[in-house]
Amino acid sequence: MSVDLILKYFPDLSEKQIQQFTLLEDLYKDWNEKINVISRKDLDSLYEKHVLHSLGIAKVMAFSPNTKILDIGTGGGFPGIPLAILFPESSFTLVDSIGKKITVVKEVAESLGLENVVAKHERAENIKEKFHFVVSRAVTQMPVFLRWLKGKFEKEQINTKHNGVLYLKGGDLGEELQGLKAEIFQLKNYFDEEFFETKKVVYLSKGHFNS
Ligand SMILES: C[S@@+](CC[C@H](N)C(=O)[O-])C[C@H]1O[C@@H](n2cnc3c(N)ncnc32)[C@H](O)[C@@H]1O
Repeated sequence: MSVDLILKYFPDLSEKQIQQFTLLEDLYKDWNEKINVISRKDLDSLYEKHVLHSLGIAKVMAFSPNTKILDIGTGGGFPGIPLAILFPESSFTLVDSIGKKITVVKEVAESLGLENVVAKHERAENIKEKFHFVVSRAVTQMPVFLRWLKGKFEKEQINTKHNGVLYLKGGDLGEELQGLKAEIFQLKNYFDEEFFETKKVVYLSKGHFNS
């Protein structure tokens, strides 16, 4: 599997973006040998399970220029790095509480020449800046996650959707989202691969969780 998979669903990429997406494979292979950020099994399907999955958020929301986005618990840079390649005019802050993961994110962003990425070794709870959107994948249960977001949103809306959270989730969401007005987007509606059969993007506008 290769960058062709990304082009299948995002055919309008610039040469620069194609080059950046192409570079990801070697960069993550190299870094993963030094610091394990992606399971060995998943590394073989990097473009499907990490890159395209991250870009599922882009199918739900095309960020306007100057949108500020926070990726909480980014690990090795997902979903933040693929989104930063796709939206070079938006700015991305990628945070993780584990320093060595942020080392990888910084190195990958620098190797790609991504000028719209800031990576911080910090717990989400301690981030003081404000953002239009918060993105995330596989970090914690939604009620805990939402508690971390207090005071983190900009007031002004510059996108087609109200500022809020776009969270990549799999499986059954019933209990976790009880009492919340979430909009759920099925990734199988955008991507044919079996991996996406149960995968979703959960959108919650900030007004719905009192932030
Ligand atoms: C399962 S990994 C997911 C990594 C990445 N989002 C992905 O999908 O590949 C969860 C990550 O969340 C980070 N994390 C957990 N609690 C956090 C917190 N309070 N603030 C920042 N990062 C946190 C962990 O260090 C870990 O790297």
